[in-house]
Amino acid sequence: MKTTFTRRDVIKNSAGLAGLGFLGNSMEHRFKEADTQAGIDLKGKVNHSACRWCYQAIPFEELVINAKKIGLQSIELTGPEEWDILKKHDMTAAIGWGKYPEGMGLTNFFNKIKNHDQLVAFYEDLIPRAAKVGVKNLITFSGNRDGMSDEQGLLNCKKGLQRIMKTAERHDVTISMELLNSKVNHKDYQCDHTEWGAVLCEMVGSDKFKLLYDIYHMQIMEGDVIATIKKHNQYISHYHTGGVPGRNEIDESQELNYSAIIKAIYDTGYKGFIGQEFIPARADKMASLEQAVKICDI
Ligand SMILES: O=C(O)C(=O)CO
Repeated sequence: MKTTFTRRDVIKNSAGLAGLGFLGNSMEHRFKEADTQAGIDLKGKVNHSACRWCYQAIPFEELVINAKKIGLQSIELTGPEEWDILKKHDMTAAIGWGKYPEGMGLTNFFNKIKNHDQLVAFYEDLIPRAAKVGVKNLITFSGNRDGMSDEQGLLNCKKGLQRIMKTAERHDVTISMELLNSKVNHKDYQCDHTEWGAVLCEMVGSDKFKLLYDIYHMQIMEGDVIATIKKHNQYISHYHTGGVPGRNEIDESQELNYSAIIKAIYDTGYKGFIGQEFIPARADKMASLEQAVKICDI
């Protein structure tokens, strides 16, 4: 994507709106800001995003500004307060979240019936807030098995998720369950295989329920990344990256060929974002992020 654009480009593209007197002072100010961005030359096919939690030492607004300069359009796994800051910089959150009900999170979520009332209330509140600022995707989790069979997990998740699907559909917001590895990072997590997630998508039966395919996590659990993406892409709404092993930079120091994987993803017709979720091991974290963006910019 061309990340530097001139004031003339902007004015040309906004000519109709300008004619309607739509261009207020704050817009004018933002266009000036855009003129002064450094930017890197990207190809325009891939929508680039990064996860906030991998850059926690960097103050949020500073991260947003610097990420925009290297071609990102989104800082994700962010919530409503951060969405306002993103909007101020004409950025978005490719996938959002919020403050989960007490005691809930990745290990304890939709596969437990006792959580459903609180989770339904949580998403009923968050979905319209996301829609209002143009955040089109919200993350969700299965929770850990805790002795539960995979069949029972499917039934329980289906029951809870179906309660929020009408709201998701009405607001055009996708709810995406993340596939995570249960071998290294998230022992006992239930949504740890693509097939299980695909069956859940069929059971929920709404095109607003999909999977977040985390390439790092699924390489650990299943391998066969490109074939799996080709087979199941209709159920996938978002992708995360990370070097295997170690979850660090996605460069030649690890085993996956990210350029080939991203090409395969976009060959499926995918129009969404690639969310960088590696933990930078090198001191210059933004240089690592810029390198990852270039690797994925097919
Ligand atoms: O916590 C993790 O490991 C995740 O991938 C969250 O997105």
